[in-house]
Amino acid sequence: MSQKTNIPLVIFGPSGVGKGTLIKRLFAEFPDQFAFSVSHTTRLPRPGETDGKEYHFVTQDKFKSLLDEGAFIEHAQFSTNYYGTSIKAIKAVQATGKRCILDIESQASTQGVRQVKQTDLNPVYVFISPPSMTILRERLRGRGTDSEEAIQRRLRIALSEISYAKEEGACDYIIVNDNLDIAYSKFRDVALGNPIDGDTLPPLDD
Ligand SMILES: Nc1ncnc2c1ncn2[C@@H]1O[C@H](COP(=O)(O)OP(=O)(O)OP(=O)(O)O)[C@@H](O)[C@H]1O
Repeated sequence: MSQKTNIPLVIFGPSGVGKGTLIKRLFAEFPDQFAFSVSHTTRLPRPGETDGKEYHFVTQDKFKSLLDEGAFIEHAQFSTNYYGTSIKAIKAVQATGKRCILDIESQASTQGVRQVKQTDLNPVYVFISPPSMTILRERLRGRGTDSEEAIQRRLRIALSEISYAKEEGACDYIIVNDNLDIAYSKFRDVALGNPIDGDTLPPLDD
């Protein structure tokens, strides 16, 4: 693996834009070249989950001590649970020769990205944009995983994520996920370390 593709790749963008879909396709095409890092969480394991596989399951006290030690490059709290990405977990992926993909948690992706920017990780940042807000809403509805209230909340958060992406230097690449095959081919190139012509952010004022 070249040095370029050992740099972690941060993928962020509004919930429902298709990040998971793109990453799933990448992992399916290149099972030996990419991996997620294993995050820490204070939530309890669900049936079938194994410590160190889906998550590193830790107590609130342990999480806080890791946080104080500066172990996490980003962390967030969702309801009463904490989640964090440790530098050690990213290094563990790099040690396997795979490129680490960081799918920054959608509910607070700009918060996570801002935190990562404070560290010396220096990943490549890819923002996945919807073609329009109308299409983002349709995808969230079409996915069928959220109530209408949750969809409205995700759309409000999306607006702040989009305004962050518009800031100078917020991301290295913008990929508009309109046609999935075209978006995937660009995402695949970035992931493989090939240069691409990034997209221009659509107005997203609908
Ligand atoms: N280019 C596309 N055209 C049409 N539908 C798409 C496209 N990309 C993804 N979708 C669909 O949009 C929905 C949302 O995609 P996905 O769950 O991958 O989003 P996400 O960004 O990972 O969301 P979250 O951050 O909430 O996990 C899914 O139903 C997916 O099949």
